[in-house]
Amino acid sequence: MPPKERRIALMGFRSVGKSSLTIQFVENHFVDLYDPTIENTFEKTIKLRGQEYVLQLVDTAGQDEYSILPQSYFMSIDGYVLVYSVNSHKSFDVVKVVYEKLLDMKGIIKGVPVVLVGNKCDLTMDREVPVEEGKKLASSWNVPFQEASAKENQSVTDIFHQIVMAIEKAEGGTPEKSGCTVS
Ligand SMILES: Nc1nc2c(ncn2[C@@H]2O[C@H](COP(=O)(O)OP(=O)(O)OP(=O)(O)O)[C@@H](O)[C@H]2O)c(=O)[nH]1
Repeated sequence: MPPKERRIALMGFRSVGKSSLTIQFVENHFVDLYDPTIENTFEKTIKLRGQEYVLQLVDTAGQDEYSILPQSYFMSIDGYVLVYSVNSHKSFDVVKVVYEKLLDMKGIIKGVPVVLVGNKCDLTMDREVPVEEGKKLASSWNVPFQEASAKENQSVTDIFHQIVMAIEKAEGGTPEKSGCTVS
């Protein structure tokens, strides 16, 4: 089977760890310093269930509730990783707004491939968003949910496997189970 190309955007509030998750996944290291992103695209080829995928990962500039999302975030993007950080309730609120905007722009209520990610789960002492809240939100959207830590490389690969599977599912191609921790 020829490789399938998939374009995936990471979106969410500033400083939630979109770049860190992407860099941990693509380059296997953690960047401690904070360097706000304008927009970067990374590429990684993975093999999942016998199929090769060439992933283009669009690491977007952080959004807030007032951001007007550029048209390029809707065109030619196959799936979205929506990220908040568990130590910021504000980022949790922003991810809800971003999701609503995506649905508005995509013009379909169901079937936008999304994975909801609560990053920085290593920051146990600073947690503001309980895991249950994340789970509840994801289940209200009917999408997979994953807490992760780019810093400790926890569940980072799972996130990208889950979004690839969600895209396959939306295209009617694949079984629901991904073998990853999906709530
Ligand atoms: N403790 C902890 N810190 C993290 C984690 N992920 C990212 N950070 C830190 O959080 C800060 C912001 O990370 P970035 O990856 O730049 O965040 P971003 O969402 O890409 O930020 P923007 O480019 O502004 O949208 C950096 O100082 C990272 O080192 C994590 O899992 N745990």
